[in-house]
Amino acid sequence: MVQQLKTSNKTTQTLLEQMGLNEYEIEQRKQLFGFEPSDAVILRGCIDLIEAELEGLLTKFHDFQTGVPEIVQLIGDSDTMARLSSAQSRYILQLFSGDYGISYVNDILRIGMVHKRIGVEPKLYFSAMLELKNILFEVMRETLKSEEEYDRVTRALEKLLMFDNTLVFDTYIHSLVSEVQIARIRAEEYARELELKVMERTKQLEEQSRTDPLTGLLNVRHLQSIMNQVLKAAQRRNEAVCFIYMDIDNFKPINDELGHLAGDKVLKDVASLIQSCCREEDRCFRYGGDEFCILLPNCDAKQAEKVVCERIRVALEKEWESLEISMGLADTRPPAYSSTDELIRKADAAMYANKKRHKAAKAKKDDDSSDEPPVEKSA
Ligand SMILES: Nc1nc2c(ncn2[C@@H]2O[C@H](COP(=O)(O)OP(=O)(O)OP(=O)(O)O)[C@@H](O)[C@H]2O)c(=O)[nH]1
Repeated sequence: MVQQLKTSNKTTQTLLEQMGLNEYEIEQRKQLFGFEPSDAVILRGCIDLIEAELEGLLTKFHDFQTGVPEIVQLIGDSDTMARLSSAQSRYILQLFSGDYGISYVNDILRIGMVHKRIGVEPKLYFSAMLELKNILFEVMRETLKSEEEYDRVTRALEKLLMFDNTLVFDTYIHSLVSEVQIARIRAEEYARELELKVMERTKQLEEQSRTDPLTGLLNVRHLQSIMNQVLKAAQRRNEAVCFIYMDIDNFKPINDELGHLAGDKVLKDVASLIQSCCREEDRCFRYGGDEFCILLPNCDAKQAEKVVCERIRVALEKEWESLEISMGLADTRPPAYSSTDELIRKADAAMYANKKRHKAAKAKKDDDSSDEPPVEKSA
């Protein structure tokens, strides 16, 4: 984000500022090439001469450029050529302006940036600059009176052109560095987005693996680990834990007579009924098939039977005419806590004993009739 801001702030900065150039740095560069104030005076002294020769100069330069196929390809059309000639005319006059401060440097940087943007490779730019230098030197040779004067002017010009070339070269590098930075920011953003997606998907998968897809209750795969956590917490607090094992009676005939989808609906409804009869801290699981279980922290079997089991029975009776669930309870309490396996085994055994009793009672009551599918009261 901070990097993005930095990039967008570019539009409020001059090229000079972006490249960290100031008056001090500009002077340092001039010194590096031995460009003295006297050189500025020498070049300024040639301005009339250059103005007089400008047209011929530009024609020669134009001939050179239009003779290089790669340059012609880049220039493309007559309007661009006209704009280019006008820019070159300005540049040649600036070379002899005698003022090579901040504003001059900023113009040179812009020239470099424009060339980079339109795709002029450094080799083309610098070959054109070499040609311009040759043309300028030729004009000096033809017009300056003495060899000594020619030497002074061409030496000063050479230094200034070198100064300009390094500035243009820097704009190419600066632009490439910016491109790399932008690519890096994009790559980082992409990586961040990818990371978020992976995190989201991982969370979804974790959630899916925790829950039973049909009923939305907790999955039996997590029963052992959740029971261990709950038992450990109970031991720390000296609390009882109760485990209820439940199995729907005569569920198979529902599937057989009403179809598997109707069976699924009963399982979903039973699951939400069980969940609705529990406290928030109770954990409801689908054990598999038509079997469910509930883990109740801070609760013993007596309380669970009186409150939770009774609530489930009442809700079942309200919802269905003949759907019954066999339940078995087991609890564990201080000081000697049972293991998770023992708790499950005890509740399972109690459930089977109750199922046996249900079946015997039903057989006695309804001796000669076969099991009938339950009818939903609201249906
Ligand atoms: N619709 C549906 N049926 C299932 C699913 N999982 C298991 N079953 C069925 O549930 C039935 C359970 O049958 P049993 O274990 O014999 O249970 P029951 O018919 O309730 O018999 P008792 O428990 O002895 O009263 C089987 O017919 C399974 O095919 C499920 O996800 N959806």
